[in-house]
Amino acid sequence: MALDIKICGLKTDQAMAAALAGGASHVGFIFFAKSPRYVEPAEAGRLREAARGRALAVAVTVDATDAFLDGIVERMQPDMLQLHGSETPERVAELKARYGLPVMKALPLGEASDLDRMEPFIGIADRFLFDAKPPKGSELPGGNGVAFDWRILAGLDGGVDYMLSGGLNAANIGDALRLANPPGIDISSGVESAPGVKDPALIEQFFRAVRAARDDRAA
Ligand SMILES: O=C(O)c1ccccc1NCC(=O)[C@H](O)[C@H](O)COP(=O)(O)O
Repeated sequence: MALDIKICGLKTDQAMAAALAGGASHVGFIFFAKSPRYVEPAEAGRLREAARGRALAVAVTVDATDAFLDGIVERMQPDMLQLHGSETPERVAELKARYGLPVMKALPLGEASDLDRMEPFIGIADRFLFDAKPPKGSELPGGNGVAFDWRILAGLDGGVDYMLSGGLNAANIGDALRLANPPGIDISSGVESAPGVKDPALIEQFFRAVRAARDDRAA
């Protein structure tokens, strides 16, 4: 089975080059002002050019207004929107219609019953991104480097298309793949040397770890 890999929170040409060289299927840009990964829409538009035809460019927003999203869509030309706030199913449907773009809805998970949150979005969101709940005191809804218990995904219906995210890194990706067998994975702080600073060597190391884990499972 193919595995989608999203490297999120890109801000530099070097990080983008490492993500593409490793074989990322998705590259993410953060449009949340409080994030150390925030990037201006026009700069994201410049960076995303390298990904055209190679990886899908994802605009990550949090309860964004139409006006803010209009600017992002115009300047960055994303292939996909990731909604990482408390957007309702109605809002997801509205934005899909407004921009004609697929939407990945992020949902925070802590325990198996949190998967019930997915139900109202089925048939509306194109994909889910399952992330850990932010730790107390964090101002960020995502990008906290915190993992949840991946075993709660193991019983999911095979028809649910999602990315597993939250606290992934080169050391734990093998366990995550083994326990949840996800169709996609997403990583941000696990390939950073400091908050918001992507490290091309860590990106390369992460892809190596993913390949090694998949080779082990195929053997
Ligand atoms: O990364 C951020 O700073 C961020 C801020 C606000 C909303 C979402 C954000 N990140 C979204 C992502 O898709 C991250 O890759 C995901 O939460 C996993 O992050 P990490 O645990 O650091 O790998």
